[in-house]
Amino acid sequence: MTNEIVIQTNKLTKRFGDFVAANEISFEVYRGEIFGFLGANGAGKTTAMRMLCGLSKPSSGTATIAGFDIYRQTEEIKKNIGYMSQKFSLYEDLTVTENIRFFGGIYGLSDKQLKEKSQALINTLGMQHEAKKMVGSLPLGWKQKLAFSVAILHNPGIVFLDEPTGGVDPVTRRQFWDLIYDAADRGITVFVTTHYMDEAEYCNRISMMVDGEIKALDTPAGLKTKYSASSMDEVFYKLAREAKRKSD
Ligand SMILES: Nc1ncnc2c1ncn2[C@@H]1O[C@H](COP(=O)(O)OP(=O)(O)OP(=O)(O)O)[C@@H](O)[C@H]1O
Repeated sequence: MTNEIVIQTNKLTKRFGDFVAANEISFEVYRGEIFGFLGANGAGKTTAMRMLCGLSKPSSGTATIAGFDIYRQTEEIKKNIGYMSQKFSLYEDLTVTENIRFFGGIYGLSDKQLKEKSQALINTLGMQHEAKKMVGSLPLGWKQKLAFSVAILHNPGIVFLDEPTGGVDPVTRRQFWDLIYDAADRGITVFVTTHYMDEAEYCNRISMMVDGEIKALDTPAGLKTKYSASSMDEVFYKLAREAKRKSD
């Protein structure tokens, strides 16, 4: 992690009619940092992340992502980030190799780069025997590792992960996080939402969102001290129980 700021937001706000989904969010994230974005269901995490990825226009406030303005430079932002969501990431009816080449192509890699990178990736993930299998036939943990690797194939400055490890056990999650650490070591900033508190412990810093606002932001150790809690579970519980907003 360095002290170079790659995400900066200032009073970023999103309203849907009278409802304020994200309210005056301000924070910074550094190059190579693993930044956890936590909050109960409906807290406003996805709303905020969509604005940061240039997918949704803020109602007010400012932000820069990799130095680009989220109002005016959304195309540049999209080129400089990777994105993986639990809901959609890979095509189940394409093989492992086809998925890598398809998404690599979208990210603008040349045929030569695609060939080299797809082989290297398959080797790194130990998926030599699965390369020609449909992604739909793979275990969920493998799909998630592949989806993450594809999301950073073009070596983006920042990768956004929206609940990337939903539905798998702690050991599989831990393996996924080894890939996250590798990426962060290479200078890729990781912005991750999760509901798993074991994963929260793996982050450099965590922001906790409650009812559209950032209520706390610190290292896991700092948060535990501040809230006199022995675990991140306890910190989360103490903050989330203040929430008035009900999840959908
Ligand atoms: N397009 C929209 N129109 C109206 N309200 C919306 C819209 N999108 C989100 N909301 C509301 O904004 C609030 C925040 O939703 P958001 O999806 O950002 O929460 P979240 O923290 O990501 O929750 P989850 O963990 O369940 O994904 C919710 O109350 C949701 O109903």
